[in-house]
Amino acid sequence: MKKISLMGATGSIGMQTLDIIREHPDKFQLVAMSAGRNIEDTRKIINEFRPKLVSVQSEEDAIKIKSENTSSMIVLFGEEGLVEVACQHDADIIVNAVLGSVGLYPTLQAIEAGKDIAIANKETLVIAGHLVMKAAREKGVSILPVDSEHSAIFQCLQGESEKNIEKLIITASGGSFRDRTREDLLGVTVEEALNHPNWSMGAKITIDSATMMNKGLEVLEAHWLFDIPFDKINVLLHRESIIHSMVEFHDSSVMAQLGTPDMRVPIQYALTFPDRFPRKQMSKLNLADIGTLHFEKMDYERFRCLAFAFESGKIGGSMPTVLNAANEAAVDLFLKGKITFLEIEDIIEKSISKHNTIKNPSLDTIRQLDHETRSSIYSL
Ligand SMILES: NC(=O)C1=CN([C@@H]2O[C@H](COP(=O)(O)OP(=O)(O)OC[C@H]3O[C@@H](n4cnc5c(N)ncnc54)[C@H](OP(=O)(O)O)[C@@H]3O)[C@@H](O)[C@H]2O)C=CC1
Ligand SMILES: CC(=O)[C@@H](O)[C@H](O)COP(=O)(O)O
Ligand SMILES: [Mn+2]
Repeated sequence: MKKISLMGATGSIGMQTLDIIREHPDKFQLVAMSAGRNIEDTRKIINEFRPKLVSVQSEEDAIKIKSENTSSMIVLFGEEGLVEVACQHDADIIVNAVLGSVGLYPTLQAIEAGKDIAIANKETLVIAGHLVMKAAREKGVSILPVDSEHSAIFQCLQGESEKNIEKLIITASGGSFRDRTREDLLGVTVEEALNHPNWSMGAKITIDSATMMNKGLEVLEAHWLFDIPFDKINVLLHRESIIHSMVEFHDSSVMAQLGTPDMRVPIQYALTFPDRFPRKQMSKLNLADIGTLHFEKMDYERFRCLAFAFESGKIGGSMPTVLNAANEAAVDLFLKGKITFLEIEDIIEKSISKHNTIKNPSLDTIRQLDHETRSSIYSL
């Protein structure tokens, strides 16, 4: 029985992780969970899975949840609560499915506590990949990718030596606006942007996918997870999201991982690695039905956020922290109807162009810069 501590249980990845636990009750147990503000779903998860430890975002919600449950269930809140979930002493593995840079500190604490981590929370690797991977190496902790592209690369690399990699080829669906020109983007609505062609995901990542920042964040995520320089990471437009990513080796052989677009596959793989469990409710890939797969060269002028991410990654140091914080704030403002879709790019461009990079930033520096960048955008 593998004991799981799940950060971000009420989100898209969190709920699909619960599907996996539900499907294999003899293999997995939920021992701890965190949520943000979705208290209704938190109650449902508690009733079904009976975790020993629950953390929510606010003290007020923690008091409510505590009053409704047995005294043996521990209920915490805020960052301290997240850290407790991340370090739950009973847990064999932590699933980090929280959204955004809030995931960084608990991740570092989990590593310090010697916990293996299945990581969906890509923003943590983007802003502090150097700290996370160094700490994981020193502690002998595994960082298992959940993001579909990184799971694909990880699967392609099994039995292979990283020294033989020629390049990584990360596939991108193109997002909700892939068939629109930049002029067509002028009046797009939040609702249109949230209409991803292939995947059902949380709101923020769906907008990131439409701006192509999601792919930019994934380039940085791949750089840290697989220790690969940016000039060996390529992005390829692939409309169907059937090939989840590829690895080209020096001998020109290319390995790919394929499957229907369903995040439960990479989530389960991270939980069972190096084993694989059968899936009962899975729609199988039928290539004869699909017939044709499409590929296109990436256009970096059309998708400027991807260019910003590559530039920030190559500059390194504190630049990716600013890129990410600006993106998180701008996407939030877009989702709230306060800025237009194209203003997301403008805000990010301004933030990174005025930032003076700090080399090898510490955790404190990263947290401070994250806070300052957001504050300056919200106060505009
Ligand atoms: N969805 C997907 O298919 C994929 C997602 N990812 C990555 O996984 C991560 C999660 O994405 P997704 O599941 O879509 O996001 P969601 O928005 O659906 O879920 C986010 C989760 O984080 C919680 N949360 C948000 N802010 C806070 C906070 N300040 N403190 C504590 N908890 C918080 C939310 O709580 P609540 O809802 O209760 O407020 C929710 O449980 C992201 O980094 C994303 O890029 C990667 C690949 C695919
Ligand atoms: C499911 C997943 O991993 C997402 O990150 C997905 O990749 C988004 O799709 P695109 O960014 O390719 O549109
Ligand atoms: Mn992805």
